[in-house]
Amino acid sequence: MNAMELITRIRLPLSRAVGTGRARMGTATHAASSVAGMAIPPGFSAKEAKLTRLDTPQPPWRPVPAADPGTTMPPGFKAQVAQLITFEMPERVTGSTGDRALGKALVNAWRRDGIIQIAMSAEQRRLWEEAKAASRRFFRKPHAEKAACVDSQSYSGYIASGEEVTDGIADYSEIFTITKDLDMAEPRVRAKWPCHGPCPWPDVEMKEPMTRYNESLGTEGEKLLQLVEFGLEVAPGSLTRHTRDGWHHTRVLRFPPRNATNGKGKEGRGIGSHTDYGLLVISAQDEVGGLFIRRPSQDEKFANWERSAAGLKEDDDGWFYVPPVAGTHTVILGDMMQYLTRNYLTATPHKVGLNTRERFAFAYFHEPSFQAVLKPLEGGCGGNGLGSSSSSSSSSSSSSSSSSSSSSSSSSSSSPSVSDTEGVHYGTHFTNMFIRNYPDRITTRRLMAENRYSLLSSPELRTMGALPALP
Ligand SMILES: O=C(O)CCC(=O)C(=O)O
Ligand SMILES: [Fe+2]
Repeated sequence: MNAMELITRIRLPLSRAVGTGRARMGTATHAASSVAGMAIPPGFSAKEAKLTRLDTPQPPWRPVPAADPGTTMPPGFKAQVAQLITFEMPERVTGSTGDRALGKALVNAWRRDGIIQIAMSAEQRRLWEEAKAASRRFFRKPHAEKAACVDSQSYSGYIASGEEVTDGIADYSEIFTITKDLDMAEPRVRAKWPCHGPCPWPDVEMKEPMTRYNESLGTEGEKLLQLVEFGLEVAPGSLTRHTRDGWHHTRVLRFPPRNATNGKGKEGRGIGSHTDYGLLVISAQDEVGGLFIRRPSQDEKFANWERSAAGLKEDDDGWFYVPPVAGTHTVILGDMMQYLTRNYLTATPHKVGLNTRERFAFAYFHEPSFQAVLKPLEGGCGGNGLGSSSSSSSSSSSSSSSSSSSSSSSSSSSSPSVSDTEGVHYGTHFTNMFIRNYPDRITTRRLMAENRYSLLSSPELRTMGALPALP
């Protein structure tokens, strides 16, 4: 290796760490200068940037007094403010030295902070702006028009403020959910598979920008999983083999200002504390602010696929506010990433507070196939293993599905198990979560009335790529 190659190798990961998120009103900090093609935050030389940004564990948090006028933190919340590194994603993941270093840096950042920030590409910035405009247009429609966007087979469509329930309490978020858009002739829809059906789009002005943005995030999700495989030192494909025809879905969100709610929920609470279900959640938020997360902690072990993590620690200390940084996505981890990695990477508990202004956000969930049955990864991290499946992931109790679906009426004696010695069935976990969050929705009522839930234990619903045999 010559000197130039050596320098390039050392520097490569650096090119992916740009700027820092600051907790100032809606300011983007992308005033990074460029050294030999690398974006370096102002005030850092290449060397300093490497040492400071990636190699030296630095607390990325800054404590602020509750009423710091400089932050966008919603009133009434006590939290420290996150200042996150912004990673820059490669156009393609090839397995280069830089990709491997980036994968390690991402995994380390998640293990330390529970959340990472990645720079949007110019194209993604455009797609997010379009999606945001479509979202504003949709949520401004009269209630009756929005409420008509419901489907009885899929959970896609409109969720009014106060309709979603987290830990038994109404959320104030107003949502348009987008799950895999399958028409009525599709075999899985004809076979009445739980949660499978069309997306009740209000119009093409909503459908097209949302679909374009989702597709772009799908590509981003796959790249991130490939990088995580390098970071964990597991075989390429260990994660991405589960996402063929992944059950990716999206929540387009609007939060009312805290003084203009319908009184169905808890004052100031947008969404209660929870973890999300799958592998990755890639999110964008406008400049208003409202997201809080908890960092991974030895003392806090959640295993949401076995016992609901909803509402946990909601009013405790130890939350971190994630201020909006324009031009970035944040990425947190879901339950299935935790299960697959035996708690080496843990699902990130988060919640949303209402601010003084309405807030728009977009959460894209990069998921395994609905039919995937997941098993913890073997090996990893240079042969040291990923950790123990201690508290939760190894306990293959058959009581799990009834506890996951807690408040719902799903737990009959014939309930399909979400986890057993075979692993965790993602489709059952997803269905349990949606039944629990939307106990009164037409989709839940139909699922129960038609006994669709019991299909979740059938072999075809637990075999990736299998299609139903139709008459
Ligand atoms: O509003 C946000 O930033 C996050 C929303 C969220 O947690 C969710 O939709 O599950
Ligand atoms: Fe969430």
